[in-house]
Amino acid sequence: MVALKWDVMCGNGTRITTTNTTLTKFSTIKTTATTTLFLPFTTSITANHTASSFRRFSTELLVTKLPPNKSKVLNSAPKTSGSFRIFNENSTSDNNSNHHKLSKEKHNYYIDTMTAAPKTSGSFRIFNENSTNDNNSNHHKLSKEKHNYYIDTMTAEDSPQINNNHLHHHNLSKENYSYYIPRLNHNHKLSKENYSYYIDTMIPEDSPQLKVLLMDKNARMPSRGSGGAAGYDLYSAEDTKILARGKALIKTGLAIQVPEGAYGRIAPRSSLASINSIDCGAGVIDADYRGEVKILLFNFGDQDFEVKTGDRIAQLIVERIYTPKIVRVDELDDTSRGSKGFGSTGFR
Ligand SMILES: O=c1ccn([C@H]2C[C@H](O)[C@@H](COP(=O)(O)OP(=O)(O)OP(=O)(O)O)O2)c(=O)[nH]1
Repeated sequence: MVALKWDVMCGNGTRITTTNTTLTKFSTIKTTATTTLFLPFTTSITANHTASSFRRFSTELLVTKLPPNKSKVLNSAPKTSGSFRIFNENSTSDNNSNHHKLSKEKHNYYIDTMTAAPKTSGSFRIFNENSTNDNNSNHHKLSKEKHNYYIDTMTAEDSPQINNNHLHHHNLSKENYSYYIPRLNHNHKLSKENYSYYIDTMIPEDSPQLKVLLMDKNARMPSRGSGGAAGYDLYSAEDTKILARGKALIKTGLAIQVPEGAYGRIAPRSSLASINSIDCGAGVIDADYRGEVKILLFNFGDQDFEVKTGDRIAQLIVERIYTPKIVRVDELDDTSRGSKGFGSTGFR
């Protein structure tokens, strides 16, 4: 809970206040007419209570969202500009939730930087160094270090972390969750077959589907090697050989249908690439393609490379895509990078 000072007017006209504490379940608070209530952002206080009824309370009871006309924030948090969205007293939207999760320090810093560019919420426009708009001046005066810090403040405190391997299991159905949890500690002891089943349970029930049609007796279902693996390994449906410095188009015996808004990308397996100099070419599987998926492999090595039926030869990554309408324009939005690239930010 973020502890910030708020003066709150209840729907019944009572001004509710607390002592200098963060609300916790069953806290005792002073309820004079002049004290200050600590509330999380975007929450408000329930109406129709007299001040004395707040002597003992639970946060669940007290801190509830109200329609805008039922409560009024008299004074917003310090250092805010009136136009800044999160302090819009009429807003019941959760759009600002990212901001609400910032630490107090980051919050203040963030607010300061926003003074120069209200309502931009991190669009590239505020970084436009070529702009003559004064809104950008504060930002441009930041040192490089502060600039980086500023950029970081735009990421919510609780945004997903790169090493969070267990995100998925929170989305599991109760049944699958029960299956998943007991196996957390001993999944290494599972047979390969059970391990695959275990990995599958980590995919939420309602996740989009990758439909797979086995067209050949040698075809095998794509499989993932671990719960966090991005790619589904693809298996060869034939014995073949890729000559040194040559290439081959290899059968998988599969046809697939990726979810709407996605395409399939065939990517190399790092082991084959690094050990055997086997790389993948082509690799775009269109959402409307219903033919057999084939894998184009290049052998950049000096040795012929044998492929056996059932070998994992590449991986399929299902990627979301945009298919935007193409619009011809005379100019593009400015950015601070502009046309700089190819190492313009240096190498260290
Ligand atoms: O590595 C690959 C690349 C493509 N395909 C299949 C799926 C894809 O949807 C289709 C067409 O591929 P792409 O559009 O890349 O090829 P193209 O040369 O543009 O052919 P087309 O004119 O048929 O679209 O071929 C594969 O099986 N493996």
